[in-house]
Amino acid sequence: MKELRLDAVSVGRGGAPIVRDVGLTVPAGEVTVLLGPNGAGKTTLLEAVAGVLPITSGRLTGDGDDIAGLDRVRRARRGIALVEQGRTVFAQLTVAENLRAVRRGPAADRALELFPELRKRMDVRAGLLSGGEQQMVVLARALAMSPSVLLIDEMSLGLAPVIVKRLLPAVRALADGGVAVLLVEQFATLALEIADTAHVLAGGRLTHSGPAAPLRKNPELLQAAYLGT
Ligand SMILES: Nc1ncnc2c1ncn2[C@@H]1O[C@H](COP(=O)(O)OP(=O)(O)OP(=O)(O)O)[C@@H](O)[C@H]1O
Repeated sequence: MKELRLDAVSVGRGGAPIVRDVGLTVPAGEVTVLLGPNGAGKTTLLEAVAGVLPITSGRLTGDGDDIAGLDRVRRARRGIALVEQGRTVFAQLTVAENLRAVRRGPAADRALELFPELRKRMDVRAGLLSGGEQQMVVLARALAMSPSVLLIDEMSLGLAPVIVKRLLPAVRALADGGVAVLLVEQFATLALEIADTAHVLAGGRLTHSGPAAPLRKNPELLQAAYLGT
């Protein structure tokens, strides 16, 4: 898939509207960052793209084809991978088993090239790794599926900025390799450093969309978007 596209997408939870009228594109080879305050609806939007939640209106397309009608498994087969919030490693399995649980072969090996430090940890139980290493396993596992669209939900939750600074360049490298990345990230400044395009979601609506560079240089602009002004 070369481009994921949302047109006027709305999503609800339990009948309550959460995300309204969101339009954005996620092109291959780019990092598109989705920023916004807690409770803005970022997770809700990613889950709707991955097929965890249905959209209530709007259009969701991949290279022009409707994907809103596909269930989660079919979307995964179309190349859409979701890295969920909260570092979901199989704690009792070793790093090698965590990766093999998804797929063996060249894609899994390539995933490891991104995080060479994991090679020394292959026989360690994933539950014993540091938070940053666990997040590397989660990312490597998603990559082993060779996704064309990667949706990443707050991978830095609970991690120190120094570790986030190690992980984000790997995300950039993935995009440079041709993946379309949609990144939800609480460390806005760090995320903007690797992003091409930025969207800010506040109160369920997009309050800013544009290239990442101006937001990087102008924190007031970012702040205004967070406040929805
Ligand atoms: N399972 C759920 N059932 C009902 N409402 C929910 C559920 N999960 C989240 N919400 C509500 O949906 C709204 C959006 O939440 P969401 O998690 O999508 O926001 P977010 O921008 O990802 O925030 P955060 O950064 O805190 O994760 C919030 O008001 C939240 O209370």
